[in-house]
Amino acid sequence: MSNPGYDGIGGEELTISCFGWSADPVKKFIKACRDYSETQTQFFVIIYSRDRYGLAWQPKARKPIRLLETVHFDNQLKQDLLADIRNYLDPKTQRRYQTRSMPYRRGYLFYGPPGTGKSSLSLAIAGEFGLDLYEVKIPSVATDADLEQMFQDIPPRCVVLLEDIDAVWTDRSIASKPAQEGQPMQNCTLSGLLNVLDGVGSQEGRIVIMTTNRPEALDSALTRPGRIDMKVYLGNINRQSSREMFLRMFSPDLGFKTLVDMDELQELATDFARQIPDDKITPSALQGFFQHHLESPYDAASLIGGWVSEELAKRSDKEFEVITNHENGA
Ligand SMILES: Nc1ncnc2c1ncn2[C@@H]1O[C@H](COP(=O)(O)OP(=O)(O)OP(=O)(O)O)[C@@H](O)[C@H]1O
Repeated sequence: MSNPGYDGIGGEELTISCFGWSADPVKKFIKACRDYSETQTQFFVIIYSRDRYGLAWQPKARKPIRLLETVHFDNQLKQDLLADIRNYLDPKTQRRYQTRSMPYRRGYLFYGPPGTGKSSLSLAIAGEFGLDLYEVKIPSVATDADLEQMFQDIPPRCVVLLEDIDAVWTDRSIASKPAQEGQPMQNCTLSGLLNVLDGVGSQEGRIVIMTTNRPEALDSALTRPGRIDMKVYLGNINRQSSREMFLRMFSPDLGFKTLVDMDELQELATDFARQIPDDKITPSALQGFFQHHLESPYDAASLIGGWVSEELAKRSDKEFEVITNHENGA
C-alpha cells in the first residue's frame, strides 16, 4: 500500500501484506523487486532531477545506456578520461585517499560549443560505470541554500552533472538581493558552489561533471585541481569521427538492411568523411543530417558535400581555446 500523501521528501514507506502465516511470498516479492532493479542498472541509467517544488530528488527518466563508442571525440582523450575514472572508482584508490586524509572526490569539466556531446558523454559515463546521474541545471538554482540542500540529498556514489556552470553569480551581493521585476532571476553564487564542491558529502566518491560553453568565463577558484581534476574538450567533429559516425549509422547490427557489403560500406564511409572539413561541423548537426538519410548510405555519401557547404555558410565562428590539463597542473 503506497501512501497517497507522499510528498517526495525522504523515502516513501510501503506496507506489503499477504494472506496466510508465511512471510515467504513477501520475501520472494522483495527479491524479485531487487533483481529487477539490478537488471535495470545493467541496461539503463536513472536520471534524477529536482521535483517541481525543488524539495527532493526524483527519478526523471530511465535512459537506455549510451555506449561510449557512440560519443565521438578525440580517441586518446576518451581513453585517458576512462582510465582516470576507472582508477578513481577502484576501491584501492579510495583506501589510498582515506589513509592519506585526502578528500575522495573527482571533478571533470566538459567544455566546448553547444551540441558537441557534453551531456551525452556524461550519460555514457554513468552507464559505463553503473552509476545513477543527478542533474543540476545551474541557471535554475535560485539560491545557495537550495544548492546546498540539493547536494546534501545526493547519495555518495553517483555522477553529479552540473550543467552550464558559467551561470553562477560571481558577485555575492547581487545574488543575495531579491530578484527585481523585469530583471533576470537570481542565481546561486560562486562561493555557494565552491562550498558544496568542498563539502563533506562530496568527498565520498562522487564524480562531479561540470559543463560549459564558456570556459573563459569560469573563475580560477572553480577550475583549480581538486575541484576540476581533468578538462575535456568536446569540439566540432573531425574526419575520423565522422567516418566512425557514418559506419555506426549504417551498421548492420542496428538492423539496417542493405545489399551494401561491409567493404563497400567502408569505402562509402571514407568518401563521406573526405567531404567533411576537420573541426567545422558540430556532431549534433551531422547527426541531424543522418536523420534525413537513414535509409540510404549512398544518398548520405552523395549529398553530404552540398549539405556541408550550406552549413558552413550558416555558421558563426566562435573559436574555442583548448585548455590543457597540464596547464592546470592536473
Ligand atoms: N560528440 C558526439 N558524438 C555523438 N553524438 C553527438 C556528439 N555531440 C552531440 N551529439 C548528438 O547531438 C545531440 C546533442 O548532444 P548533447 O546534448 O550531448 O550536446 P551538448 O554539448 O551537451 O550540448 P549543449 O551545450 O547545448 O547542452 C545528441 O542527440 C547527441 O547524440
